[in-house]
Amino acid sequence: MADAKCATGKCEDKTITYEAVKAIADNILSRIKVKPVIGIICGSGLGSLTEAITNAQNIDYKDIPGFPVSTVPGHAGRLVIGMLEGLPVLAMQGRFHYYEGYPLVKCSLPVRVMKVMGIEYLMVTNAAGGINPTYKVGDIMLIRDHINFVGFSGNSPLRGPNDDRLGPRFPPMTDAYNPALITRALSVAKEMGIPDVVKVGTYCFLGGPNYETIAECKMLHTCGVDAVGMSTAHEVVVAQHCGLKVFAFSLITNKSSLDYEKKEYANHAEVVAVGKSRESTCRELMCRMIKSIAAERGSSGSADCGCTT
Ligand SMILES: O=P(O)(O)O[C@H]1O[C@H](CO)[C@@H](O)[C@H]1O
Ligand SMILES: Nc1nc2[nH]cnc2c(=O)[nH]1
Repeated sequence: MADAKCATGKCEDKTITYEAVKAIADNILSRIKVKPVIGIICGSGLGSLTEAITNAQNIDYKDIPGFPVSTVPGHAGRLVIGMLEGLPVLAMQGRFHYYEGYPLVKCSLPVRVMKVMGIEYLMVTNAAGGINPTYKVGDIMLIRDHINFVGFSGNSPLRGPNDDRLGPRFPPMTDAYNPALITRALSVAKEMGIPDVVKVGTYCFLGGPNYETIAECKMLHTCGVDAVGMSTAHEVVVAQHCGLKVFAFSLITNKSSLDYEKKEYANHAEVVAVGKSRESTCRELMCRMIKSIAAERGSSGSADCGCTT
């Protein structure tokens, strides 16, 4: 079993070869009973999105050679594989963040592993601070686009030699968040009776791990950012590079301060607690989206959503 390692031994960003990605994909496939078509990444406090998965098999990240391990509270660090709304899925309970010390190529390695396993759709969730002053804690923002501040200076998971088997050298990022899936999610929000809670907006990826200053929040607001976090964009860049269809949403776990008279003090315990308090709504949205994809593909979704608590 090959470990994930630098192709040349000289790459600052530790380029991970196609062969190393394939070895991880084959290792997982050899241990599971279904061939997943949907990949799910659970954000901070949102690990229970996996609770609706039936016939679940769990694999701890530490038991997958070459896979990183989770170090952040609220990220359990395991794969959950099974059936959801009639489709085989692979969910990550725990993602990898740049601030944990991993290079971006390693943070987003699981997305490439999903692609090589045959997965077609990626559903990404995260906890984020609400920069848009109209957003409330507990709102769900469907991500229409992102601003990848970490990537502006070339810190990209795509940096280094490009292997065309994983995607093109210069991928476009237009429609990286599948517009049809966003439209469908807005209909789903109406069906669920939560159209006021569900927004559509722009996510901004900052490196963290500190939360933002008030001046930074004011700048992000001016730049058109609606929600800010420390994840997702690098995963979506890789997903778009390798041709996965992406649906993503942010749970607004805290409001960002735009005013020195109204200071907010973000903290991770609160972020995780808000995630837990909104888990059933987030899970239902996710399940209904998967059910609609199952229907489109002609797979037999269960008669009712079965995800409500
Ligand atoms: O993006 P997720 O993993 O949901 O987590 C968000 O919450 C943490 C900060 O509280 C950061 O890791 C930020 O990115
Ligand atoms: N950067 C950042 N990440 C978050 N994750 C959850 N809330 C926040 C926030 O306010 N800022």
